[in-house]
Amino acid sequence: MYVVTGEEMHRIDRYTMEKIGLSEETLMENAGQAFCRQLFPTVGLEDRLVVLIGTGNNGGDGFVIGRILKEAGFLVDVIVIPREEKIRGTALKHKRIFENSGHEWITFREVQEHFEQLLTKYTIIIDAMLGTGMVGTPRWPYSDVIESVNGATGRVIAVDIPSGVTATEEKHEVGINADQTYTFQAAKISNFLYPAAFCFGEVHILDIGIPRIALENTFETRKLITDEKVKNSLAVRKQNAHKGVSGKALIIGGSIPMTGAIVLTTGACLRTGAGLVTVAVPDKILLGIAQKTTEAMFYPLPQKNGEIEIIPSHFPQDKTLSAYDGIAVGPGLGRNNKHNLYDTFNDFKGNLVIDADGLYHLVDELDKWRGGREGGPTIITPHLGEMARLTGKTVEEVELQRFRISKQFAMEYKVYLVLKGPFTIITAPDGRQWVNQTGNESLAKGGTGDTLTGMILGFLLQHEYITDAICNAVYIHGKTADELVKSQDILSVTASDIIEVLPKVLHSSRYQT
Ligand SMILES: NC(=O)C1=CN([C@@H]2O[C@H](COP(=O)(O)OP(=O)(O)OC[C@H]3O[C@@H](n4cnc5c(N)ncnc54)[C@H](OP(=O)(O)O)[C@@H]3O)[C@@H](O)[C@H]2O)[C@H](O)CC1
Ligand SMILES: [K+]
Repeated sequence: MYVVTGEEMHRIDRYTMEKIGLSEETLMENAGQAFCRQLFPTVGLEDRLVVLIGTGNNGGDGFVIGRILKEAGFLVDVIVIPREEKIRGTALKHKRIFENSGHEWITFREVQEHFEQLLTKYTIIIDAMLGTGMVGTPRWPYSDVIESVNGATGRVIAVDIPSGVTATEEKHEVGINADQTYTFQAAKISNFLYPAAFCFGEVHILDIGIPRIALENTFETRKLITDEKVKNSLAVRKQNAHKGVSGKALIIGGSIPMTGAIVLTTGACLRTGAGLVTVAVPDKILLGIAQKTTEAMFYPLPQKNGEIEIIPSHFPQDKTLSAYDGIAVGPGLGRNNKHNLYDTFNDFKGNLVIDADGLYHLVDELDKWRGGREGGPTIITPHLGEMARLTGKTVEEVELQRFRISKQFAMEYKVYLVLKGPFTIITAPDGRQWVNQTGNESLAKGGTGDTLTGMILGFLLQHEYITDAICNAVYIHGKTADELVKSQDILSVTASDIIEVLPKVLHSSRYQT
């Protein structure tokens, strides 16, 4: 499942038409047919339907949908919003097919005076006004129509994308608030960006017959993480494995005011397969943490200001960091002391995960990180606020352009970047991106990020491919929250609950049918 911008979708369409030879008329017919196949099981003969039609190909889809619904015997009105003569190209062809089939439509002008009143009679409103070709903000009369539809009581289904929302990372002012969006062939990027995401409602991605090669050949990959992908890529353990080959993790962090973070990271890391976990914390808090993490081993480190004084590159027993396969640094680390993360970890050959206060320290030495570290891969896991600090942008700017900003940063600093939030985005250093759809607002709580860090580290130790490990961790983490809210109030979920339910969710994800 791909995620595209409007411009990319047009490139894909062009490839399909010019290189493959499928015509736009066929694609439009397929789009209308696919839309109606999705709609039919949810609609009854008692429903009153209306299709609102615009000038472009989105409107063309509307004529196909109107025709199929009328042919099927449904009570459906078709209202053309712009002046009739503006309809052109393939949309005009399908308008003629609609008319030649003996069906009638009315103009918005005819009903403009009592439009809001008219809308009250429809139980289903199909929005085929503006699609991926809309530029800027909707002009009149669309602006008024959108407002009226948003005030109506009927179920609103958007064709491809809610009118008024662009398939870009631009801010939009006004858009249809759809109950459902039936989108064609690939998810549209704004579906994963707030506030636009609010407009989409429940989204169904419908196949309209565009061959896979057209998608693969025409844009840089941006994909959805699917149940299928996770199920097929979860790591398996060899029958003859032992703890020494199941991954040795080192987790560095913890401070007097924040003892819980590292406990959560450790718990999650153990629950996602780490063979041996060592926890490096300030000596003063070691005992308290040890009581909560039975299976871990410990390195007490000298403390200053209640935090680790300085992260050493030589650890007392194992001599060097190279005794570990993966390291996570940052949970509860604190910000009072200065740490040279780049110098400490540059040569480390395993996976290095930097989170939370680790990211705080990273900002001060970003110049050194440009181009990546020499020893091995680095994974960073910022939330919006941390990403804003890393890039010198505002939270609003990052939120609006989460894909573009992630990609720029990941490519420049050669890191795997996990931009957390609703629809977490994972970006590889080569710019490929994955979007996660699991999880819910119960995760908006302290400690859930620490849990994710532990899961990412745990999976990294098991997986051959870094992106699989990260995508699976993000997906399963979200899924735990989805599982928890089935029996627990959305306000009550805690990070500890996530660790508790994690084994069950991991098991069901592996064996889901
Ligand atoms: N994905 C596929 O393979 C297919 C998608 N289809 C559908 O086609 C649309 C995209 O079609 P397109 O014609 O490119 O775009 P629109 O339907 O959005 O219409 C663009 C026209 O709308 C007018 N416009 C542009 N901006 C505004 C604005 N701000 N306010 C008002 N009007 C605006 C403009 O027309 P004018 O006559 O006013 O100049 C644009 O030309 C896609 O979303 C799918 O639904 C196809 O069915 C084929 C397969
Ligand atoms: K639309």
